[in-house]
Amino acid sequence: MNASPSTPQLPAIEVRGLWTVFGGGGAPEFVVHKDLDLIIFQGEILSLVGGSGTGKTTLLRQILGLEQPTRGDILVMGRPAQQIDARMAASRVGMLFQQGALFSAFSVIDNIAFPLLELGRLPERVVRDAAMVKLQMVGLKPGDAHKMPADLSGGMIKRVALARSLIMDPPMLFLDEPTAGLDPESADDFCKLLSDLHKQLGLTVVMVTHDIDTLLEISTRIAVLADQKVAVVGTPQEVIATPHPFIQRYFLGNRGQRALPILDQLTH
Ligand SMILES: Nc1ncnc2c1ncn2[C@@H]1O[C@H](COP(=O)(O)OP(=O)(O)OP(=O)(O)O)[C@@H](O)[C@H]1O
Repeated sequence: MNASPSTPQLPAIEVRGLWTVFGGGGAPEFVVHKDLDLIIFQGEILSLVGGSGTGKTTLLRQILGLEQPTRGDILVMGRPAQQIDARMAASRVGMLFQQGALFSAFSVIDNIAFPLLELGRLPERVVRDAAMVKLQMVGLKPGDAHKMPADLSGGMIKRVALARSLIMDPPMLFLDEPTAGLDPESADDFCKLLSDLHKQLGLTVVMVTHDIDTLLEISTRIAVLADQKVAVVGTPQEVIATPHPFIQRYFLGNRGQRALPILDQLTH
């Protein structure tokens, strides 16, 4: 489950001295991140957790270059995040957002092919073949290719969105609440798929999730945002053993009870 100790620890993303302050100009200032540091290594599945409003989504958007921090540095594969334009970001980072809706008027295969077709660098036939490979990679069948989004289950929609985010073969995948809205069984299946793809493709995965089962099962490390910074970062075992009040409430409170068997496996 976790990266072996011999895995070389090369940074994929470095966040140093990050400050995010909203408001100002008359409105009261609101500090979301205060001198936050975080290193995400190549090939890991790092999950960001924290209470509502602790700045998880904002941090993800800053790493993607979609928002500018107030102060601090963010390097993505050694380059400042601000220098990565949208097109380059798409080829470097696959993104699966919670509202990663499909185009309802496009078939499954057209949805998957869309980012690569839009780029206009490859003939349509080649793009469609690539989309078929991705379709099967996420566990869908060739017969699903011409279905329309309205005919798909929630789990299938997530798989199509995932295939679309992988169409450019990005080395990194960002997921915001990937299992939101799925029933427990579909969430487990999706989790297993993510874990398999991570191994198979050697992806660096950064994920925001409130789903404790997902967190514990597939994260190589968990970073806990609290007190305006990364309060704790470590393997799931290390994090749950930390006596931080948020961690104790989060993992060992009611919501964590369902995950107790997984906690048990991790600690014994
Ligand atoms: N552009 C903005 N202007 C002002 N405030 C903002 C802006 N973007 C985010 N915020 C505020 O910053 C805080 C952090 O937001 P963010 O969405 O990153 O939190 P989060 O940890 O992802 O929360 P949740 O778990 O509820 O999704 C929130 O209080 C939010 O209202």
